[in-house]
Amino acid sequence: MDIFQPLGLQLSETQQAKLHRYFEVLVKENEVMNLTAITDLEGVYYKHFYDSLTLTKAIDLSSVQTLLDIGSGAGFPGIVLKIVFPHLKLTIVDSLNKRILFLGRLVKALELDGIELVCDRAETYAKTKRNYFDLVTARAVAPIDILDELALPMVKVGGYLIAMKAQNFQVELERANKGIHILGGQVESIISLELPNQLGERHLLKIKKVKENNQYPRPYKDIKNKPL
Ligand SMILES: C[S@@+](CC[C@H](N)C(=O)[O-])C[C@H]1O[C@@H](n2cnc3c(N)ncnc32)[C@H](O)[C@@H]1O
Repeated sequence: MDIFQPLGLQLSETQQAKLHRYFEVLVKENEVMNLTAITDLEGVYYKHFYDSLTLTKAIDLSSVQTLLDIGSGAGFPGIVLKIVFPHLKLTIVDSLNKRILFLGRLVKALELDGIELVCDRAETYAKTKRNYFDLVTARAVAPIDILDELALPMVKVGGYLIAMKAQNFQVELERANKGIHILGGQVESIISLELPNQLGERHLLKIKKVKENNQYPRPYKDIKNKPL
């Protein structure tokens, strides 16, 4: 399948086979646990796989070594990026144990290596991985004024947080501007694109970490009730 050509990506046969196996495992396990509302082939390929790979429009992943995907759920975007860029040292942190257990089975079925799966809340995990990752990603995890405090403390100076957003992100971003600054981040660019087949607009918020601030993150109730 060359549906990823608009992204400038040409997948090997092995990578294509892994994506198809991913689709099969996802749909099968979704019968007994809640992983995704999207289960048709086209939907999974465009709304999950293609959408995950739009990240390549925001950053050259060959220059990234350590990637953290926060709240990956059924593996988006982290596992898809790992299939296409196998050199990545991928860490996934998700607070829901059954999702992490699913990801363990998926990683085995796809024969992927170099992946660490962590069941924890990002704001707790951050205390052990300050200023550590080249890139932190998150799709559909939290509004930007909350996500910034979960994610930026774990980005190393010179690295990036890329938040994957659909429409109406502007209001969220306005609310988050001050916090991003406090956390040592700087919005470098916003990459906007359309999914094929008019499946909707996407915006990649690319935030660079320019300085450390090791006072954060706070406990979740403070992050949520009093965003920076
Ligand atoms: C709506 S799902 C999105 C999953 C996936 N990123 C996607 O786009 O399909 C949100 C996920 O984030 C996880 N999550 C929410 N808050 C979190 C936190 N503070 N730390 C770690 N995981 C979190 C949830 O357990 C859930 O799996």
